[in-house]
Amino acid sequence: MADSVHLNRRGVLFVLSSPSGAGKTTISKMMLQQDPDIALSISATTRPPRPGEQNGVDYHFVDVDTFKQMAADGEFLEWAHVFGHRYGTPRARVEELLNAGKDVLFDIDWQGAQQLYQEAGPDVVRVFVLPPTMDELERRLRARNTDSDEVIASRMARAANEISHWDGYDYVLINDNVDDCYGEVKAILRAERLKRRRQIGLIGFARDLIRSVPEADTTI
Ligand SMILES: Nc1nc2c(ncn2[C@@H]2O[C@H](COP(=O)(O)OP(=O)(O)O)[C@@H](O)[C@H]2O)c(=O)[nH]1
Ligand SMILES: Nc1ncnc2c1ncn2[C@@H]1O[C@H](COP(=O)(O)OP(=O)(O)O)[C@@H](O)[C@H]1O
Repeated sequence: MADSVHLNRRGVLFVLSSPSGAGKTTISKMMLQQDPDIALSISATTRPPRPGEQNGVDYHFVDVDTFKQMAADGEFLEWAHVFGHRYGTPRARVEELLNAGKDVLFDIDWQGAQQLYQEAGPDVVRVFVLPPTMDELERRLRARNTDSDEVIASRMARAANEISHWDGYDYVLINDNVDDCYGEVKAILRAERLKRRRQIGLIGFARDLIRSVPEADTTI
């Protein structure tokens, strides 16, 4: 039996965006737990940690001066103001992960998705997650039990604006049942990994297949 064939491929930069509370963190965690080939880009943020969030795991929690210095030093692939705080994607980790042959997951907003696309073009896959209804969105924000009424109100007020950017994405999913939605996300990632342009070794592999036939007619 022949050895199994393994072709290197270009990493996928997988962006998940949604209005706050629609479920992107839940879906991200499912992906990271179940798929060893994708790792999270850990953003830096000036917002305070929520209960249960760990520095260096969920975010790098930094003060405004540190964030500004990081931005001035070119440490971010992209950054943006969201909900009155700064959020940015550190470049170094993304490069390390891609060099190690991993795909990278980004939980970033539409501004980040746009900037990342400008930097990395077709390596980026942009997925937008919608809630089934706005009432359900608010229910989820309350059920999460992490934000004050005031913060929830401001997130709901921003939700319509966030949703209005849905058409800047490659895929738009409705997160009604979370397992169904996760299944859709997995299908997208699988298909994107299989895309021809990501299979770096494919040209040589196909050429060698053709050359291995002594009488091959390659003029057709
Ligand atoms: N542009 C950009 N957006 C980010 C980054 N990190 C997080 N965000 C977005 O900032 C928004 C607020 O995130 P967060 O405060 O964790 O609340 P969440 O909406 O409940 O996840 C979400 O839309 C995130 O996707 C980043 O590095 N860059
Ligand atoms: N399909 C779903 N049905 C019901 N609750 C959900 C669903 N998806 C996520 N949730 C819950 O909604 C809340 C907000 O989800 P979260 O993943 O934190 O959203 P986001 O990261 O988009 O702000 C969490 O308490 C989560 O458990």
